[in-house]
Amino acid sequence: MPPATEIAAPAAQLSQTTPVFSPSDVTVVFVLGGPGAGKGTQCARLVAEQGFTHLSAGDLLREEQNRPGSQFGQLIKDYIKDGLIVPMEVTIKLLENAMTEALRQKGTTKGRFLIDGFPRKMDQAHKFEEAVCPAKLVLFFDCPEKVMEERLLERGKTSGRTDDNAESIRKRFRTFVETSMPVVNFYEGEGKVIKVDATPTPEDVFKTTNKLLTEKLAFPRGP
Ligand SMILES: Nc1ncnc2c1ncn2[C@@H]1O[C@H](COP(=O)(O)OP(=O)(O)O)[C@@H](O)[C@H]1O
Ligand SMILES: O=c1ccn([C@@H]2O[C@H](COP(=O)(O)OP(=O)(O)O)[C@@H](O)[C@H]2O)c(=O)[nH]1
Repeated sequence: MPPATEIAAPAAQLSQTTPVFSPSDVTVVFVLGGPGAGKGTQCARLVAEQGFTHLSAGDLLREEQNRPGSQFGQLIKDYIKDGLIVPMEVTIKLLENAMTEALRQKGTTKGRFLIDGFPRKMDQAHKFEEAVCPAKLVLFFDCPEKVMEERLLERGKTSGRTDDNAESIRKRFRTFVETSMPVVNFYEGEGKVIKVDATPTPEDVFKTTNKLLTEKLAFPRGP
């Protein structure tokens, strides 16, 4: 079981990067959906098509878990295996650092980001918007659990992920329904959600996503 105590100090040991961007210079699109809905697959396509920078919160956590000397390695490992949400201070700092680094590498202060698999809990959503920047839109990939389960078990044959097994998948589904769907519903209420049926082929899901996202970015309140 993960430790019961939450992290008090805001990820003090994470390498600090001074933000180089102001909230008004960046466009952030959150990408949500259950485990295995196809978020990562679609983000990769959107990067190629629309020039977004793709940041997966799960990938950043796994990187931090494997970083030699990380204070959070074991904690992240335990949370991920149990399908629980890592305390937000860690994830938000990792995302902010990664955004800063991506802009620095491109030599610019303006950019468009797909933040994949985040926020998964209401407190993360509020904190990110307050500390980093507001989200412009939320892409929500809607997929039945049966389909996601099949995809994850298939992915588990080669992913090497400790959470792509039947027991962790069950826990992740539970966390998604109880903790992450309220985030989708909150943004739905704000009129920011683009809901896409994630069950067709990756190509067809992409066509729909690309079209809706392009329209919404041009006309946020609808054409
Ligand atoms: N539309 C789709 N149809 C069938 N398989 C898919 C589809 N989208 C993704 N997959 C596969 O399902 C698995 C989960 O997709 P992934 O993009 O990793 O999901 P997520 O990032 O939401 O966990 C991967 O093995 C991927 O190749
Ligand atoms: O903001 C986040 C994103 C991910 N995770 C953890 O990372 C795991 C894997 O998330 P990822 O998005 O990589 O994969 P998915 O579950 O969507 O396939 C989750 O179950 C959580 O334990 C987290 O704690 N906070």
